[in-house]
Amino acid sequence: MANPNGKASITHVIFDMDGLLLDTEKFYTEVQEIILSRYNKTFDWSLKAKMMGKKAIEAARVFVEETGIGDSLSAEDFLVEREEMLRNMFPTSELMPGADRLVRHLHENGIPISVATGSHRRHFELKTQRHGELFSLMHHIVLGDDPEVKQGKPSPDIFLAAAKRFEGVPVDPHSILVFEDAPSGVLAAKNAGMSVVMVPDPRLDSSFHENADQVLGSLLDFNPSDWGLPPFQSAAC
Ligand SMILES: O=P(O)(O)OC[C@H](O)CO
Ligand SMILES: [Mg+2]
Repeated sequence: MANPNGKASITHVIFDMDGLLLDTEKFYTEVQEIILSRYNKTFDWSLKAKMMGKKAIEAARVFVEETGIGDSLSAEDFLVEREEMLRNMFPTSELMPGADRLVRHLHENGIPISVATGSHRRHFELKTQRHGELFSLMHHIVLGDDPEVKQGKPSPDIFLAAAKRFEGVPVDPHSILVFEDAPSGVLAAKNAGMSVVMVPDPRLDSSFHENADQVLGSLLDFNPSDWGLPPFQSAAC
């Protein structure tokens, strides 16, 4: 069913995590820049676009292949190399603007919410160390190393697994709204038959916006009424 504004009427919401709820994409960017500089190469946003949102090993393969360093550094060794740096950065993770307000608003209004992140358990724990209370409002959380997630985004696996775990009768994918920052994540949600609000980094090429149903500069700009969801009671500050 559609709203008068032509958008699907939403009953359930699934959030991406890295770069959407948490400002963690910058850590991956920084570490990748450091590693590439050793090979006298630079990291750019066309490569970033191909990596973000994916499972670690899938993103690592893209990294070594696209940069041409695969003969010197395997995808597996790249993951080992970046691990120590990331482990020190992740506990400092901060929320993206508007994430706290939107999650609390949906929870307070009884909209079932969940998280579907390509991040695996160990990294998830580090990233959410300071945000346990907010993440406890999620009905469930599906991680990249979940056995049901055979393939990472853009495969629909993770969003279909998240949809199945809501309580009650099976939820029609058309009633689910996904929030994503990554091109692969937007595609994964569309492949799962869901609607997607994309909140991309401004450095991402705008050609990646076209698969999303709505593109916002920030979660602060989200208007729940566009999707038949309860409106905010006060303006964002
Ligand atoms: O954007 P997410 O939450 O699916 O995370 C994916 C990787 O961990 C980072 O790109
Ligand atoms: Mg993301």
